[in-house]
Amino acid sequence: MSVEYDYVIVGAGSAGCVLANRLSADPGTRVALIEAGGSDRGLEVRMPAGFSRLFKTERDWDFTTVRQPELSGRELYWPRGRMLGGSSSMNAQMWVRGHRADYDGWNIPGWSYEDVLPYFRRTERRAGSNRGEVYGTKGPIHISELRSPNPATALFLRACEELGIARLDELNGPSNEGCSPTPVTQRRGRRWSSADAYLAPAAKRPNLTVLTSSRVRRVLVEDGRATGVEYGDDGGGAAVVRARGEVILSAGTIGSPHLLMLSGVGPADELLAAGVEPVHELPGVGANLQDHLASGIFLHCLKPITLAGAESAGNLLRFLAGGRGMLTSNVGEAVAFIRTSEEEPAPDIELIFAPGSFVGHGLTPPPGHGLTIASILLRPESRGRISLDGRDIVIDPGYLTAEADVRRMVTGLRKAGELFATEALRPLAGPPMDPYWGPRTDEELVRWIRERSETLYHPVGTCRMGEDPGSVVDPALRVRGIAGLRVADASVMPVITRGHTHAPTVMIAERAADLIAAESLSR
Ligand SMILES: Cc1cc2nc3c(=O)[nH]c(=O)nc-3n(C[C@H](O)[C@H](O)[C@H](O)COP(=O)(O)OP(=O)(O)OC[C@H]3O[C@@H](n4cnc5c(N)ncnc54)[C@H](O)[C@@H]3O)c2cc1C
Repeated sequence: MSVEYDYVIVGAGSAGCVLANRLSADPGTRVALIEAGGSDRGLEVRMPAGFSRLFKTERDWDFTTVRQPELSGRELYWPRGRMLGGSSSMNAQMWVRGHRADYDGWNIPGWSYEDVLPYFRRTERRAGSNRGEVYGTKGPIHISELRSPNPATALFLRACEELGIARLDELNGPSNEGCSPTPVTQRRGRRWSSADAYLAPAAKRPNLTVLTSSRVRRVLVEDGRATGVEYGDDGGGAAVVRARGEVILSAGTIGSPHLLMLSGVGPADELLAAGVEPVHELPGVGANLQDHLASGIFLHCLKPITLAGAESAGNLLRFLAGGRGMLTSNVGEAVAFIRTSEEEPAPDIELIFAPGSFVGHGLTPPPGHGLTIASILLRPESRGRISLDGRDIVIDPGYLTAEADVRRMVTGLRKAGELFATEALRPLAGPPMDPYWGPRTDEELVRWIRERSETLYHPVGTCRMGEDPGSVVDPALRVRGIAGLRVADASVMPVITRGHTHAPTVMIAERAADLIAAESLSR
C-alpha cells in the first residue's frame, strides 16, 4: 500500500523539523515527515546537563568510526540523535552561528553572510542580552543565557581577558573572535530542540503526517525522478510513501549520503562493489567529510564547586521545581575563539570551558571535582569520507591526516594551559586529573592529542553544495541529476563553520523551505 504527499521529508532532526513546519504552513500542501527513532519525551532529553545519559541508548545511533591511523589507531565513538529532534534533542545546546568569513568563504550565490543572516534571525527568539540587536527575537528557537552558571565560569572569562582575549558583546555577531558565556537553546532552564520549536506547534495540522520508528531504506527513483521512499517499521514490515512534489533528505551527515548510496546515487564502482545497482553516478556522495576534533586539559578543581555535585537530590528538586541549578548547565558554559597565527583570517581554534571533568564523553564518572578546557580544531584541513560496506555505513573522518591540523591543535592546548595558569583560574587549578598526565613538550602534547582526542560531534559536508559539477547538490540544494530530490541538513555544508553546527543547520533548513516554496510557485 502507498500513500501520496506533496513533500516527503526524511529525518526529524535539526533540519527536518524546520521543513515539516514551514512546508505544512500552507494547509493545501500535504507533508510527511519520516523518522527512524521515536519520541523525545523524558527527563534525560529535557534536562540540559543530562545529554550524555542519552549516549549508547536506543535514542542514539551509536556509530563508530574506522580505525584512525593518526589517532593511535583508535576507533572513535560518534553519537547521533535517533528520536524526534534528532541530534538537537541530545546536543550540548550551544548556539554558535560561526564567523561571517565562513559563509562568505563558501562563495556560493545565495549563501553569503548577508544572504544567510536573515534566516538566523528568523529562527531566533533571544531572551537576555542582545547588544547591537544581533539576535532575532520573534522566531521559534529560544536562545537563552544559562540560568545558573557555575562560579568557575566567570573566572574562565576573566582568565581570557587576562591573556588579552577580548570579551565579546555578543557571541553571535559577525565576528566571534573573543570570549563569551555560551548562549544556549533552552527555555526556562530546559532543552529547546528543533522538535520543540518547530514540530510541536505544527503537530496538530491535518496536512502533516509524522511517522516515527520508521527507517527509510531507499529513495524510489523512476525515469530520473524521485517519486517516494520505501521504509521499514520496527516490526520488520515495509511500506512506501509517494511524493507528488519532492523528497527531501534531512537524515544528517551520515544518514543522507547513506540513503543516497542505498538508492543507487553515488560513486558507481563503490555501489557495484556493495551490491547496489547504480541509478546515477555522483562520485561526491559521502566525500568531503569534516568534523571538529577536541582535545582537553583536565585538572582537579581545588574547590568543591563543580558539576561533579550536580546530581544531588537538592539539584534535582531545583531543576524540577524551577528550572534552575546545576542540572540546567550545558557543561560547555563558556567559549573563546582565537587565531593561532596572525595570518589566519578568522579564529581557527575554539576553547571550551566546562566546570567539570568531561572525560570519555561524560560516560566515565569523574574521580572528583575537576575542570576542563578543551581545544577544538575549527578549520580542519583533513578530509574524510563515508562509504558503503554492503548495506552498512563506513565512517572514516580522516582525522589529522593533514599535518597543519596537528600544529594547530598543539597551539590550542598550549593556550588552554596558559588559561589555567592565570591569576583568575590559578586558585581553582589543581594537579592533572586522570587520564590527563600534564604533557609539556611539543612531542608530549602531540602524543596526548593522538591518544585522547575525541569528536566534538560536528560532522558535516558529505553531500557538498556547490556550483561545480562535482558537488552533490546545487545552490538550491537539488541533488544533481535526479529531479524532485533535495538534501537539506548539515551534510550540504561545503566547509565546516568556525562555530557549532546546529545553528547553521537550522539556517540551511529555513532557507531550503524558501527555495522549495519559490520553486513550487513557479511550477
Ligand atoms: C552529543 C552531541 C552534542 C552536540 N552539541 C552541539 C552543540 O552544543 N551545539 C551545536 O551547534 N551542535 C551540537 N551538536 C551537533 C548538532 O546537533 C548537529 O550538527 C545537528 O543536529 C545536525 O542536524 P541534522 O538535521 O543534519 O541531523 P540530525 O539532527 O542528526 O537529524 C537527522 C535525523 O534523521 C534521522 N534519520 C537518519 N537516517 C534515517 C533514515 N534512514 N530513516 C528515517 N530517519 C532517519 C535521525 O534519526 C535523526 O533524527 C552536537 C551533536 C551531538 C550528537
